[in-house]
Amino acid sequence: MARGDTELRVDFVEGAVRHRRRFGGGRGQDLAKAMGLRAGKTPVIVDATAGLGRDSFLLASLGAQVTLIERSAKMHALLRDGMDRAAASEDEELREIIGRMTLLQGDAKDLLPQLTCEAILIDPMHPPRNKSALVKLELRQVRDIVGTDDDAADLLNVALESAQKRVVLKWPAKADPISGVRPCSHQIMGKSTRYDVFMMA
Ligand SMILES: C[S@@+](CC[C@H](N)C(=O)[O-])C[C@H]1O[C@@H](n2cnc3c(N)ncnc32)[C@H](O)[C@@H]1O
Repeated sequence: MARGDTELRVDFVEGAVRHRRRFGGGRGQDLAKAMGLRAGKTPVIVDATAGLGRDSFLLASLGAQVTLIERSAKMHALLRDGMDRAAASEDEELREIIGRMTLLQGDAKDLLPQLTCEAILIDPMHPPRNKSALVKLELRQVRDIVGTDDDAADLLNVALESAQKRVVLKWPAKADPISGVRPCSHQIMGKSTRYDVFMMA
């Protein structure tokens, strides 16, 4: 994703995303399970915090139709560029995956009520950690562009009104729940990341 030392770029053709697509573990991986993908079931998804598009790409590579929403104009432009290059690739499978992804620019709090979907993914910028030196360059670059997402609780509450089946919050494994939001239905716990799953009644 990062080219050279400093330039942030979205690349669905090579690097980490390609590796995860090939060796990531299919529908058995935590993100896919949290979003409700299983044998014979592929939900229609909105990724309300698109960022570098990695999670969306993974879900689309597993067959899901994904609408990506990104409010930062700069991140949106990086994503558009990465998606356009992948759509022009000679790799037919890659073109099919990109064909399942629809990118929108705007604040998901405004756009979600206008969309129909079964599952919504929310992955806000995480609270700063003490070990800031260990934060990956790429994450620091994204943070420099978008800052912190202080309205994550509002976004979650809008999502809970908008999804038909579930909302999933991707969050650091050891972080406190976001206050002002109802308790989740269950959690899928990974080493550094957890998924808080909110099922609709
Ligand atoms: C941690 S990044 C997401 C990373 C992403 N899951 C990935 O796989 O690359 C968070 C992104 O969500 C965006 N964002 C946060 N709140 C948003 C909102 N209310 N509407 C749209 N985008 C939002 C930020 O601008 C940022 O680019």
